[in-house]
Amino acid sequence: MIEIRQLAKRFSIENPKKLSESEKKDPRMKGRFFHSVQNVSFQCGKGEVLGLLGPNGAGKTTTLRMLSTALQPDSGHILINGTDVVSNPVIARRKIGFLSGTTGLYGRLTGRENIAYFGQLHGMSNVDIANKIDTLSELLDLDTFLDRRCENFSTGMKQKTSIARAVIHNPDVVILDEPTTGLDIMATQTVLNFVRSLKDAGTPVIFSTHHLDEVAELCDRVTVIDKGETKFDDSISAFRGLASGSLHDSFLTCLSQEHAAHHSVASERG
Ligand SMILES: Nc1ncnc2c1ncn2[C@@H]1O[C@H](COP(=O)(O)OP(=O)(O)OP(=O)(O)O)[C@@H](O)[C@H]1O
Repeated sequence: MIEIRQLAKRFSIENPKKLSESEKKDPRMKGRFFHSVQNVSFQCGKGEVLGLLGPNGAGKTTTLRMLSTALQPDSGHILINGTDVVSNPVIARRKIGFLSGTTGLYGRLTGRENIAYFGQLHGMSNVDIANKIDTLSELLDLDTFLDRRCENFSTGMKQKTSIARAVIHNPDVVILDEPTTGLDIMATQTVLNFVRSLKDAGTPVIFSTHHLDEVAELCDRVTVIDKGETKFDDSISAFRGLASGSLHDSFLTCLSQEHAAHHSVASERG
C-alpha cells in the first residue's frame, strides 16, 4: 500500500518573464514562487492500479517525481506500508520502481546491459539479474532487440526496455509517468498487459495518462488533479458515477465542479 498525503512542491521563479501567459495568470503563481503541487493526496493498495489524470500542467509529473525521490517535497507524506519514505530516500528507491518520461538509456549499451546495470546498482546477484531479465523479456516482448545497442531503438523498444529497467529489482510499488505516450497500438497493448501482470502479482501500480480508454481497461482507482490539487480520488465505479455519459464526461465534471465552486464563492462574495 502506498499513501500520499497532502504533498506540496513550489519552485522559485528566477525570471517571471519566461513564464507562459497561462502560467502568469495561474493562481498557483504567488510572489516569486510557482506552487506546482499544493495539496495532492491519494492511495493505492495491494493489487490495485491507479490512474492519475489531469490537464496539461496539473502537476502529475511533479507529483510522481516526488514519489520517485527525484524531488524533495516541501511538505506532506509518502507512506509505503506505513513507513514514511520522504526522510529516507534510500528505502524509497529500493521499494519503488519508477519510469519517468525522460529517463534516457545508455545508447552504447545493449538493452540487456542497460537493464542489468540497474540490477547491479540495486545490489542484485548476476544470477538473479539474468533470471529476472528472462521473465521481463517474455512479458514485455524484448527478445528480438534485447542484445542490440539502444542507440537505434524505436520509441516502443526504448519504452519497453525502460520499463524493464524500472522493475528489475522487484519493487513493492510501480510508478509509471505516461508509459504509453508515443507508442503504437501493439506496444501500448504490451505495456498495458504488463501493468496487468503486476496487478495480478499484487503490486500496486500508479500511472499517469491522458488516455481514458486505458483507465477504463485497467484501473481500479482514479485520481484527478488540477492546478496542483486532488479534485477526485476514489474507485473507478465512483468515477463513472460522476456523469451519466463516458469517462470523458466524468473527467470534465471533476474539473467543472471546481470551476462551479469557485464561481459560486465569487458570486457570494460579489
Ligand atoms: N522546475 C520547475 N520550475 C518551475 N516550474 C515548474 C518546474 N517543474 C514544473 N513546473 C511547472 O509546474 C506545473 C506542473 O507541471 P507538471 O509537469 O507536473 O504537469 P503535468 O500534470 O505532468 O503536465 P503534462 O500533462 O503536460 O505532462 C507546470 O506549470 C510546470 O511548468
